[in-house]
Parts: sequence; C-alpha cells; structure tokens
Amino acid sequence: MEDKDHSETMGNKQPYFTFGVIADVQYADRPTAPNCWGSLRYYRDSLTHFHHAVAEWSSQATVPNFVLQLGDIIDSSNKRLQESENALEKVLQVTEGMKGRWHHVWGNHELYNFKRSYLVQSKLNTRPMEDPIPDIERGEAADYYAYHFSPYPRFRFVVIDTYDLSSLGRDMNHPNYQASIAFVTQSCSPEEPGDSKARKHERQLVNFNGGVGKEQLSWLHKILTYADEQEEKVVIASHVPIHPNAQVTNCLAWNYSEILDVLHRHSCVVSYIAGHEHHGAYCQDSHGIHHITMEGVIESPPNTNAFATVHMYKNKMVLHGRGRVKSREMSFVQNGQ
Ligand SMILES: Nc1ccn([C@@H]2O[C@H](COP(=O)(O)O)[C@@H](O)[C@H]2O)c(=O)n1
Ligand SMILES: O=P(O)(O)OC[C@H](O)CO
Repeated sequence: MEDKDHSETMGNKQPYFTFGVIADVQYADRPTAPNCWGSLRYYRDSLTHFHHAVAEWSSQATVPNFVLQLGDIIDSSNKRLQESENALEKVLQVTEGMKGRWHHVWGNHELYNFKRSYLVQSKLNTRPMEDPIPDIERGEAADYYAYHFSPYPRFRFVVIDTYDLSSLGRDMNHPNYQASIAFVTQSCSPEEPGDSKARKHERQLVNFNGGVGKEQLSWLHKILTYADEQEEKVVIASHVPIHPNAQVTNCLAWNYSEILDVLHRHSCVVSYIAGHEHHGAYCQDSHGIHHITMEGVIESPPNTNAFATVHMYKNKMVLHGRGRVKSREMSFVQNGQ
C-alpha cells in the first residue's frame, strides 16, 4: 500500500480520506415541542438542518467519500400521524443532494416506525455496500443489521446493530425477542431467590436502548480478528453508545460491557461513533478507543446545527464539528504508532 503519511510529515496534510457524520435528524412535520424530559425538539427545523449539512458537505473542496448517518432519521410521531413513509421519503430526498455514499445505521425511531422486514427492503438498508471477507460468514438465521466496509486500504468501518437485542421491531416469536426478554429478566432478577432487595440495578435496560446479541458479537469478533491480522484501523458505527462516560442521561447499550470486552480484545479498534444521546458526549477509554457521541440534529435550535466532517490520517482522526459539535483531534494509540 502506498504510504501517504509521508506526505503528511512533509507538511502536505492531505488526509487519506474524509467522511461526514450526522445523528438523530428525527424529522417530523410538526411544531417544536418539549420531549417528556423537557428538552425542546425542533421537528421541522431538523429537515432544514439536514439540508444545510448536505449542502455544506457538497460544497467542500473535498466532498466526503461517504457519510455515516447514525440513525433516528425520522421521529416516532410519524407513526401516529400515519406519515412514516412520507417522512422517510423526504429525508431520503435530502441525501440525494450529495454525490458521496451514505451508510445508514438503524436507531430506535426506525423501529418505532417500521418493521425490520420493511427496513431491509428500504433505502436505509446499505448493507449491500459491504466489502465481503471470504470465510467470514454469518449464521443462516442471522438477521441483525451489521456489515463492514473498507473505504481505504488498512481502514475498516463496522456498522453494528444495537437493537439486535430488543423488543422493538421483532415479532414476539423471534429468537432474539425471546433472548431479549431472557437478558432483561436475568439482569434484573434477584441475586438470591426471595431477596427482592438484592436486585442488580441496570438502569440502561429500557426500551429506547437495546443490545448486541451473541451471534453478532461473535461475528464482530471475527471481523476484528481479521482486521488485527491485516493491521487495519477500525471505526465502529452504531446508534447507542457503549461507554458510560460517552453519554449523559441513560443512553447506554443493554450489554455495553460485553460489547466493550469484545472491542478491547482487539488492538485495531480506534473509535466508536454513536448518536442517540442528543446532548452529545466524548471519552477516550482505557484502551485508547475514542468514543464519540454526536449531538442530535433534532435538539439543535434554528440557526444552529449538529454534524461533522472527519479527516482520517495514518495516526489520527480530525473531527471538524459544525454547530453544536465540538471539533477535536484524536490520536490513535493502537497499531501503526
Ligand atoms: N432519563 C432520560 C433518558 C433519556 N433522555 C434523552 O432522550 C433521548 C433519547 O430518546 P429518543 O426517544 O429520542 O431516542 C436522548 O437525547 C436522551 O438524552 C433524557 O433526557 N433523560
Ligand atoms: O474506560 P474503560 O476502558 O476502563 O471501560 C470502562 C468500563 O468497562 C465501563 O464500565
């Protein structure tokens, strides 16, 4: 592979590649209103913000090679208003204003609006853009929405499904629905039978969060093993944060510690990017992984915004935030140093 980092050290700071990132557009054709926790949600302004983000990416000297859309592209209220398909059509039209590719993540609001079988057939399914790796197969019954792609030699992005374990979007007889019930029951059950005070307290086990099932974790482990062997750097993209310090309220994957354990077994992982927590957050964990939680477009007042352009280099990523998103430079401490 050509080592372009040479040009960086020579003062010509050309990134290897550039991508856009945006989360929680949560569009609905309804007036601004507070949510049940009191934060204002700007349902109509959100579409304008999305347009502005796409216009800015398109006009940049280097148009991003792709955009990570981190889920909740439309709001749950569309279901009640019987507007789910129209709202989806409107936001997808916005994405067509840009030449680069889009990689879509699924959040809880996709699952409030649509069944998984609908999403699979929709333009929100970007899994066909997977760069397959021979010998790494999914089980036949696997229907989690996860895939990986390599936008540049020695870099890989893995989209994971943090509602694989969830009561949302699945039929009650689906094995993962049953596994979800089992997971929640087990995690919340009394440690000693009959001792109701000894319940393990797992605040994150609520409907708007979800988790990653065993099969998907084992698939993820295989991809990351391959990436380690190839000396790749890996960015994971999903909807729900997995580090307690990368969220503010209670936006944490059900089995966040199991997911973190898988990532921590691999030196290739440099970053985990999520949405869901509209306040945004950031931390670097004990293994050097940069956990970036994007501010939500939906909670961005008029004349602000929340999106970013990220430049990727050999040993760092530089995130240029717009609106409520803070810019930051993040060095990689894993392989390649
Ligand atoms: N106790 C809480 C829990 C969550 N939030 C906020 O809700 C947002 C996620 O909910 P969605 O329905 O939009 O997915 C997120 O921004 C949390 O900060 C809260 O404020 N308080
Ligand atoms: O920051 P880390 O890498 O020690 O991970 C934190 C814990 O696993 C979360 O409870």
